Amino acid sequence: MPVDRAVPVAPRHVPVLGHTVALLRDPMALFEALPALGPMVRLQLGRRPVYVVNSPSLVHRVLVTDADAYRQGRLYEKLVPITGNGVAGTDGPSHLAQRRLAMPAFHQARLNSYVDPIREQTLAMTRAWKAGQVIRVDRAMYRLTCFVVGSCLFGRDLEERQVAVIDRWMPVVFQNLFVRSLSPADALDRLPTVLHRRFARARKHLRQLADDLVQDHDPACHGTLMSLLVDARDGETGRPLDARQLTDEVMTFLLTGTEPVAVSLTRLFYELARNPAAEASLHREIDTVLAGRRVTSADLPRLPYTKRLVAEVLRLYHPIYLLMRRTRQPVELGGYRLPADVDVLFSLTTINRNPDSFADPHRFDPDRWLTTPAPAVYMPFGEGHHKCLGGQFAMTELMIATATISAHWRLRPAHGSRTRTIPSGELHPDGVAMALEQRG
Ligand code: HEM
Repeated sequence: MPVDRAVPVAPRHVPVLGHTVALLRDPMALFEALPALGPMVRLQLGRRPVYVVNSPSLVHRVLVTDADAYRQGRLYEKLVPITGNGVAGTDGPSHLAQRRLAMPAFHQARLNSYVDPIREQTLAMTRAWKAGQVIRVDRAMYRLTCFVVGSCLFGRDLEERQVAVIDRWMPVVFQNLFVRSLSPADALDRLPTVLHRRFARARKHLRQLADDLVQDHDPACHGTLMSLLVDARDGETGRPLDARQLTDEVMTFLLTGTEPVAVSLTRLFYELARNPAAEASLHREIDTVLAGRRVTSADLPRLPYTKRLVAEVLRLYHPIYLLMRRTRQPVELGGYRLPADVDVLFSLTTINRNPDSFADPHRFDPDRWLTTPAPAVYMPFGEGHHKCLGGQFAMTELMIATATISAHWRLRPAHGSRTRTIPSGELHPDGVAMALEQRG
């Protein structure tokens, strides 16, 4: 008798492929239907069971209380061709050492020093804008986050051609990641499909770029994430990180530092256009606090509405909608016994839309954060050993970019434009065409 016999199985599975078809067709519809079936639901990817955790307290157990019983799961295995042994995909003592190495780049004093470059990169983007022009906001925000990572974390201005490589190939990685993590068999990754051939090309171009960034690092530049990595020495042998490890780490930060912020900024401006009251509150705050001058790090605590707005975007449209772990050993979770070596999956997007945690959860309401103290269930940057290293950096970037853009611009959906959310490793708004209106 299988040990997981009692975990309810989600509907919409078909012979042989299980839930793969439903997941690839409309993942959000499937995930959003699962909490009604119970705190734990089983999906079948071919012959492989995957346990979806729907309750915030059980996610907390997986990530924090019982974290040692889990390791990174299939999602991260599928990232290995891109990020290799980088910090996001490792476990145990080496993972801890990799985190410690990068942490100084995200201390408060460093975060404050990132405010000016974030603002200046945002101004460089908006300087080229013209009233009435229609732009692809998703692509513009993607490029912005590339330039920000370049100047803040790598201490250099990325070249246009380098940003073009990230912009062209990173979305291919995320799309593939989604398909590969949910495919019924690993062997399918080796089929010569168009998707897989593009993944191989994305890998080649992106790793080459990360490698070039390491090679071109200016040794006179200190205090950046890049210099922390390049200057690191092993405590016992005195050896630096080898070239491959450096590329793995730089690749990891290129991947984690761009896409989720770009997706969140895109959502934020899309939601502002649909919520005039929220937009008016934001403009009022920015006009009062900044009164026409440029935003600085000292302004961050004076922009509480901007912060609530960002928090609400990350709640309702969390960019990373599926995360995974794998059991190291048999575990008990939510009253069920799971065997060793099975994948456990959870979606922060559906967790954040749980009506037990958030009243009227589908309503976009930044002011819910006025009366609702952030409950323990709200974990936009994860929890435990693998908690986001760049969480505060992301908050700073989202707030500074929002304030800088909104001080002078309002974005409106372009006439006849059709935005869709595409199945990708992230909840990915695609084709967001918006018209630029100058304010004031
Ligand atoms: C809105 C933006 C962001 C969101 C919502 C976000 C969210 C997350 C989450 C939920 C995790 C945990 C994944 C897990 O437990 O499996 C994570 C990990 C990570 N994030 Fe972020 N992140 C964001 C931006 C950033 C930025 C800007 C950086 C770097 C500059 C970054 C670097 C990382 C790294 C390196 C990890 C892996 C940490 C580890 O495994 O020890 N993230 N992020």
